Amino acid sequence: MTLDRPVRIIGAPSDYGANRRGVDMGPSAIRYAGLAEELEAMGLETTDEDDLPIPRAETRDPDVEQLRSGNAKFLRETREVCEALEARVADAIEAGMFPLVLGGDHSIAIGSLNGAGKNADVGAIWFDAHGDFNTPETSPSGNVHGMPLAAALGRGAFAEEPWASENRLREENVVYVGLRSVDDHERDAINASEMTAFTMSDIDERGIGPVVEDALDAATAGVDGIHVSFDMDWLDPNEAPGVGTPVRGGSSYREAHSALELVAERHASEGVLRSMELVEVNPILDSHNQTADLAVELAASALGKRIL
Ligand SMILES: NC(=[NH2+])NCCC[C@H](N)C(=O)O
Ligand SMILES: [Mn+2]
Ligand SMILES: [Mn+2]
Repeated sequence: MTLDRPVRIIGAPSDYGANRRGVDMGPSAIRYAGLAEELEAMGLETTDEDDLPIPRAETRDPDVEQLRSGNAKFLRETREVCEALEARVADAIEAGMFPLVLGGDHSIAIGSLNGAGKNADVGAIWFDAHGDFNTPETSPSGNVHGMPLAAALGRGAFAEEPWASENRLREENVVYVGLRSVDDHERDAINASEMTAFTMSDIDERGIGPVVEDALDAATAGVDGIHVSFDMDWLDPNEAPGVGTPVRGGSSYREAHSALELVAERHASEGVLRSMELVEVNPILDSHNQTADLAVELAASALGKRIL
């Protein structure tokens, strides 16, 4: 049941897209929590590349770049990071490996999605408290980690090259699971889009199993594979305190394992997984590396670890 290909860990310690420092230490914290050791213990061949080289934010000018009418901080830097990440993800897939990307804030998903969707039609499952579907025109914060899905789908100011580059991410195969914090403009944009959105209320009513099965059906229909984007703030802050934008009422520890076990099972039967990322771990805000430990456990479940 474990994943059918070697794993390549790719660290993307960017915090250009977040309001708070600290997520740049996410890859270190997740490695320290024993990610590679855990995957190897599962029998997975695992390589761990050097992190992407990312200059510290203090050495750069946030330069609220006026892209059309909007605002977004560190856009130029974010674009550089995401172009480099796109190449790494695409290379890993081409080499027959499974890219497991460690953030960093969620803006790095632009690179992951562009890489995963480079030569294939792809869907995505977005486990997140947030919609991350703002554009520079609608963002209340100017933080690009609230915009990666809009960027990868070429919305608003991101219609300009090379944000969505040539990715073949299909909007109708993008699926949210567990949304609970959405800005007003974002709500309108999500409702008007072709994406599918399951909120925490859907999980309350139906249970995690049926929701994730439906999400997998919608994400995988007619595509070559899917990218799983996992924002640690999807979990309740009691479980995952080490995140920059915590929101009450998130998924439980068991729901998170269960969701990712279902992803692994679908992969075992249909070979759907193409790439995954774990983002928004902020060790400064964490308690004894609890959130990074949890990220390791959840990666293992997604890649096929079982209790028995
Ligand atoms: N990846 C995240 N943690 N995103 C939080 C986004 C928060 C808010 N919606 C914003 O756009 O600023
Ligand atoms: Mn997010
Ligand atoms: Mn989030």
